Amino acid sequence: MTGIHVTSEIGNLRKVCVHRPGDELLNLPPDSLDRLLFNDVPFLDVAQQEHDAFVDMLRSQGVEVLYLENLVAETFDASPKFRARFLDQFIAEASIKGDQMAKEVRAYLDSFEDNLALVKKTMAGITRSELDLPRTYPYTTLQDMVNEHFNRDSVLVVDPMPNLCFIRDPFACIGESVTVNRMHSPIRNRESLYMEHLFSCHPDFVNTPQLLSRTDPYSIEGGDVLNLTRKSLAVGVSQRTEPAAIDHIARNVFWNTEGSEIERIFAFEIPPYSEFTHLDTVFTQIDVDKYTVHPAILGSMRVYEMSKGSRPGEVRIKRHVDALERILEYATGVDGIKLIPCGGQDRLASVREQWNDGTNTLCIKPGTICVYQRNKVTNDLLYKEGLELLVVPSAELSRGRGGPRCMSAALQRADVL
Ligand SMILES: NC(=[NH2+])NCCC[C@H](N)C(=O)O
Repeated sequence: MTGIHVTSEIGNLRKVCVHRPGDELLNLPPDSLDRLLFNDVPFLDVAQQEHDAFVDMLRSQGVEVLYLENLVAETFDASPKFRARFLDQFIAEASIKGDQMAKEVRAYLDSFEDNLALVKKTMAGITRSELDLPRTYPYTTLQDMVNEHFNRDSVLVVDPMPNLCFIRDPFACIGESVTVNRMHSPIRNRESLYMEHLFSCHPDFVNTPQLLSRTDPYSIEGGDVLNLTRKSLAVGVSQRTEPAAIDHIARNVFWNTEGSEIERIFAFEIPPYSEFTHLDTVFTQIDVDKYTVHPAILGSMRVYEMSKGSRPGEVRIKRHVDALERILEYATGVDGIKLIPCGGQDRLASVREQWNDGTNTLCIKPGTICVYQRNKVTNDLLYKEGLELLVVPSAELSRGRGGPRCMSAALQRADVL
């Protein structure tokens, strides 16, 4: 089955898209980690083994797993035009300093015969030593001249995309539609180029309705989008997602998308600090009536309920201030919602395991969730609450500050509520 179908966070997971971490994790200068939004320099071999274990676990649960890099390479194999168009845009957005340098990078990428290797190269970043630079140029720009004389030690010519394995963020699936996201920071925004490309030319995705595209002028990231039920959607108003992006989605969902079942969108305000990057670092759903939660968010929250207005194009907005469980009960129609705090009552365990994405779980089916092995206190609690745990290794994967949910983009799930 092709296409997108996601109306919940918990219905039997049928199809996901992932990205296996690649050489981008070798192109991480420690002094650029802040800029690259990555927190450490993982050991690539082990990160790959762990990622393979994650994929094996998904497959053992009957989930079809697609690799982003393969999908993009398939489009290049199908048409040299698609390859050329992607590379044009890739170069335009790669922040390469100097026209001549951009031409060198383009020539280098054009020289790849194998399309999969090419796609992986665009993700990995390019260092100066990979390019066969002539000794002197007929310089046409000052920038190229400065590159030659002063930038010899600036190793990266094109930045890597180390966060691409957190594939949840560059796009989001909502019902049968998607958002292809303008991401908050320019450093991550290049990631959604791949999705823009797939949704414009891969035969399995080309007909998907888009609620928002990366040319829209406000940022949003998929970690902020949670499909609560067929009729209710939750979106975080966060460091990464601007309220105007949610206005845009609401207008499209309520007025311009045929067959959309969503009647209410709940915009959850979360603090704009890096500790709360996305809604899915704050809570994730693990069963019909259970959620894991970052304890720092307990207490009352401000949530805006958006619904279709009566005049054409109008969206109605109502504000709620209440405890998270009450709001979730109201939004999903499920009573007796239970929140399971990351790390339980132990404050130190809680901050430690929150740092390692103890709240960012991936639900495979109601009550069965994938968790990182290292979050032992939280996992123990979840086990005692009756959850079935699919535990995956996480020594290296966790170093970029993303968990099982953000490492997967659910493309198809069974309906639940
Ligand atoms: N959906 C998520 N929780 N994504 C986490 C992404 C972490 C990544 N290092 C970033 O800052 O963007």
